[in-house]
Amino acid sequence: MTPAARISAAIEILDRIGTGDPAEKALTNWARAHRFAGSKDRAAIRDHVFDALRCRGSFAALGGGQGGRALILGLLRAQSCDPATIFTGERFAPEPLSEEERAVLAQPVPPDLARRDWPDWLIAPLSERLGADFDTVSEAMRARAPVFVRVNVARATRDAAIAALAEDGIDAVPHPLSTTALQLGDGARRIQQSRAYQDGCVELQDVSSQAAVGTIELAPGMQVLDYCAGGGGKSLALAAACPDCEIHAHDIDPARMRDLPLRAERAGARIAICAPGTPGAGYDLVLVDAPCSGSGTWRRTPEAKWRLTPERLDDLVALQGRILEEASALVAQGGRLVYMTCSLLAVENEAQAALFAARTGWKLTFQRAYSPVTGGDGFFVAQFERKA
Ligand SMILES: C[S@@+](CC[C@H](N)C(=O)[O-])C[C@H]1O[C@@H](n2cnc3c(N)ncnc32)[C@H](O)[C@@H]1O
Repeated sequence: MTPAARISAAIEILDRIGTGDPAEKALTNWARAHRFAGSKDRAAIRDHVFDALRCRGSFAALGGGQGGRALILGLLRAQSCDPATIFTGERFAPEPLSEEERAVLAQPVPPDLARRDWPDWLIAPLSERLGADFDTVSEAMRARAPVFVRVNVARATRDAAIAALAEDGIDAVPHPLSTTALQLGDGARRIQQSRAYQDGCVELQDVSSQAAVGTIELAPGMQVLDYCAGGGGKSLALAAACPDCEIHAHDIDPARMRDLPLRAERAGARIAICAPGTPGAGYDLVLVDAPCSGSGTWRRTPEAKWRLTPERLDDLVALQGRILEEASALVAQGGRLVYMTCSLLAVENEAQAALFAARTGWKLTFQRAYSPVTGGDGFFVAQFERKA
């Protein structure tokens, strides 16, 4: 496909998303209906679509509207690419620019572009929480997220993993935020086909998430419950950090843990899967990786940014409080409770942790927040012990 044909495809897909289709579904449906498109075409189209969703507010301002065509005009303008060279109307290229579009493109660049890429109602809470980092984080959240893997230290050293990835043409360098993290460069898109991945030497996991797991002290023999295990990213990281801990994974929705046995086998990890609603009790450590806004990961899932509403956020905050209480009842005397989110919002993080400590017999002993300023996603970890 020509660059212009890929742009036409991205416009069509963005229009589908604009009518309410989830991005992944719109991309898959487009690929099914256009089997001639190769993997490089699909990857390029996907990048255009996700770039446009990530910067929907600023591209709409630059391109003059929320439709696929306007968003792509905004994208091209942001990249200093003359849209007239793409919008030619030639075979498979988008129709030539209208007078109206030309007039929009001739206007001066609107101010505060990065701010427009947050939902309006979140600008105040985010700028309050992030303070001096707000502008840096806002800018970082408009770009594609870096790809990180966690070296499965139970299987390989960091140097051995770097060498194994290099054999498959994937560049990887250590990241200072976590001793287990590698940031991938060229070849990152092939990670799941690489031998290092298939042999369980590396797992995809954001560096902030790895760093947060790294703050948890573990000891052989400990009984650990990952209460909201989902796909099992934290269970796997805990098992790699302490192979002699007993890791139990639980989720209210067992379908979310479907791939965990396979992932655990690949990693050589022992993880016991609990049936929903029967997580057991008396654990030395219970981890709550809570359902949240996901605002720290919006670079990866940009459409979620525009779907979050104040009401949905309130519901999530209430749910997090309830889950913390449920999970705290499963901790043995003298044990610890750990709370995590991939959120940038105080209401889900510091405020949630403080509220939980204030209304229960638990003491907040540690908390740390991460943001793209340190390279990874927005993330938060808090640890609690029972008050004496
Ligand atoms: C942020 S995701 C977990 C991600 C996962 N820990 C990982 O590392 O891949 C939150 C999970 O909490 C689960 N969940 C929601 N409500 C729950 C509840 N009341 N009890 C247990 N799990 C719950 C969801 O099904 C979802 O899988």
